[in-house]
Amino acid sequence: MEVLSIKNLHKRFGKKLQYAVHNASLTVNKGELLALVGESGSGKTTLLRLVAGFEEADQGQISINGDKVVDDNFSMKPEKRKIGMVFQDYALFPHLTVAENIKFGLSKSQFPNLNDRVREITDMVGLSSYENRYPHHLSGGQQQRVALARALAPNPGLILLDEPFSNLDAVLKDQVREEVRSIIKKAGATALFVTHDMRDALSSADRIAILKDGKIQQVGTPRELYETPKNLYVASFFGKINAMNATAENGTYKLKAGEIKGAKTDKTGQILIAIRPENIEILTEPKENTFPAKVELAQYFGDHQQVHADIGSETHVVIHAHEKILFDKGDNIYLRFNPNKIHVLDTCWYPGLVS
Ligand SMILES: Nc1ncnc2c1ncn2[C@@H]1O[C@H](COP(=O)(O)OP(=O)(O)OP(=O)(O)O)[C@@H](O)[C@H]1O
Repeated sequence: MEVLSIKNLHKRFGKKLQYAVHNASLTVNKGELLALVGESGSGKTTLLRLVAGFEEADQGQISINGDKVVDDNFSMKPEKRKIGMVFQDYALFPHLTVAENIKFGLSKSQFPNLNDRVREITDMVGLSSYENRYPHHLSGGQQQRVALARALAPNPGLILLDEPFSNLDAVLKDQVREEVRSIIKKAGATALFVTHDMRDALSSADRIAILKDGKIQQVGTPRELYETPKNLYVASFFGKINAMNATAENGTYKLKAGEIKGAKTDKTGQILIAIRPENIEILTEPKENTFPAKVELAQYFGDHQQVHADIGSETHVVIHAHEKILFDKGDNIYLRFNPNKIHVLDTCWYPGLVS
């Protein structure tokens, strides 16, 4: 069941020519955690604020639990949208205790016994023994849980989280990501969160929507986006990728530097292909379906060696080698591209292009 439905949403600020959000359509299903990711200025925050009602859309529709909250010439007030909000800086009231912070937005008509509801929710977020503490006596991770508890307490239809992990140090981040995810799941809540860090999205979200220039590029599970990215922007967002122009014909990709045979593809003609560094194997002897190459740079990272290699015809690739042998600049090697791990992309230019 759809909890959030966004259709053809547009937003432009002032007289700017460029849209902050451009024709965005997206659904979030009941119980799902969806992450909005993208580079700085891609429109993530604006999209979240449009859903919250802090910004007004120029065009398009938004529904929450079947209720229209935005339509042409109509915009429901934020406080009427039945949304819980977790802000980047948590926005806890410093002069109120944990229990008082959580009680703040609760109404007696919804919960006749407010203290019971506070206890239920502090229990759920694992803060029952901290009810009488003030926010400045809590760690960053605990403050985050209070903010989440306060947002969840009224049992809202949807939770919005703005950069929920950006105020935490790297060690705490891993733990808090897991906590936030499991609390939201335990509460049976539906959540939309913004992050610029793809690790947050990969580790916490059920699905991810990637934005660029206000447009949603692709929506999918972390695995779908990593393994079958539609374009180079999406592919590059999840780490290094080698992109090359090719011609496809009968399961063979013809590059300037040679041919990759055995691909299960029905593509033909000029295409853009991409392959992740871990899907290229390094051999020391020539074998069938390999490219001769020369090592240009080799960097040791403990669990793998990152090798930059020249395969001729002005084509350079990066490989993550897990072989026991360590390679050195100038070594002659042979590369085998796994034909089934090659992505065929839309031609979308992106500066992260490796070759
Ligand atoms: N209040 C505003 N007035 C004018 N332009 C704005 C306003 N808010 C956002 N923008 C513009 O809209 C575009 C999208 O901004 P937005 O903050 O949504 O991106 P973002 O992906 O959240 O970026 P970041 O990760 O840096 O927060 C940018 O070009 C930004 O300059």
